[in-house]
Amino acid sequence: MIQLYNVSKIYSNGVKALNDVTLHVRKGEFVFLVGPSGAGKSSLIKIVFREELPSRGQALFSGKNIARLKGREIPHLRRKIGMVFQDFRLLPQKTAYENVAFAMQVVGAGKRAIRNRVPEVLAQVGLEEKTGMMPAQLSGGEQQRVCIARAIVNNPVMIIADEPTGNLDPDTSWELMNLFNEINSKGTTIVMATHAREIVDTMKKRVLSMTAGRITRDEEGGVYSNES
Ligand SMILES: Nc1ncnc2c1ncn2[C@@H]1O[C@H](COP(=O)(O)OP(=O)(O)OP(=O)(O)O)[C@@H](O)[C@H]1O
Repeated sequence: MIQLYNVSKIYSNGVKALNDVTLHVRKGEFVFLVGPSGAGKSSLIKIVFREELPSRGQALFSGKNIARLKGREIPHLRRKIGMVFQDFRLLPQKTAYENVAFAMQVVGAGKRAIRNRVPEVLAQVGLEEKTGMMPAQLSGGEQQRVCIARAIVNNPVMIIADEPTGNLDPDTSWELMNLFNEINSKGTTIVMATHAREIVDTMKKRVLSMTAGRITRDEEGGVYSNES
């Protein structure tokens, strides 16, 4: 699904955020991306979502070279990937329902499809009672559930989450991880950058560890860190 070959990313200020990264993520996997701040996790995610281009090497998504996608193919790529961020990024003037519906409107879905699908995904994330609430009226965990609903509403093949539990307490974080696990068990590939050591150590998923722009460890059933 994701294939990176010798990818380096050097920003215009000369910072080398990725250094010769080669990596494959297969369909259906659940992968944690760990490493200290500045290791290059977000840069890697941005290359897959085509927010940044590699300076060297090749990045493929479903066999297609991401850097070579034509203008109209970029929205197609982004539709196949649902993004979830640490800081939620909900539209503050729209309700939970409208935030999720908006993600369908921008890809041209019809009114009837939206009316059918939005309540379904909001129920899937456990928010059927809160569909009319504004983001400011929701707890952090509930806001992140809206974000997950928004990320899955167009049936993406992959979810990329960049520190999705970074602003949440441990109990709420675990509730969300259970939700991600459920989504993954239905076949959606998940790549998650995180600093949540306990979650990574408990879930026993594949762990990719980055240090200074390189993949320094790639372990099935891995832990956050081998140092105690
Ligand atoms: N747009 C940019 N321009 C210049 N340098 C950048 C840019 N984005 C990131 N960097 C630098 O690239 C390096 C890697 O940053 P990146 O955000 O990918 O790390 P990260 O592992 O995601 O960190 P964190 O865990 O703090 O989110 C850092 O040194 C950062 O300062």
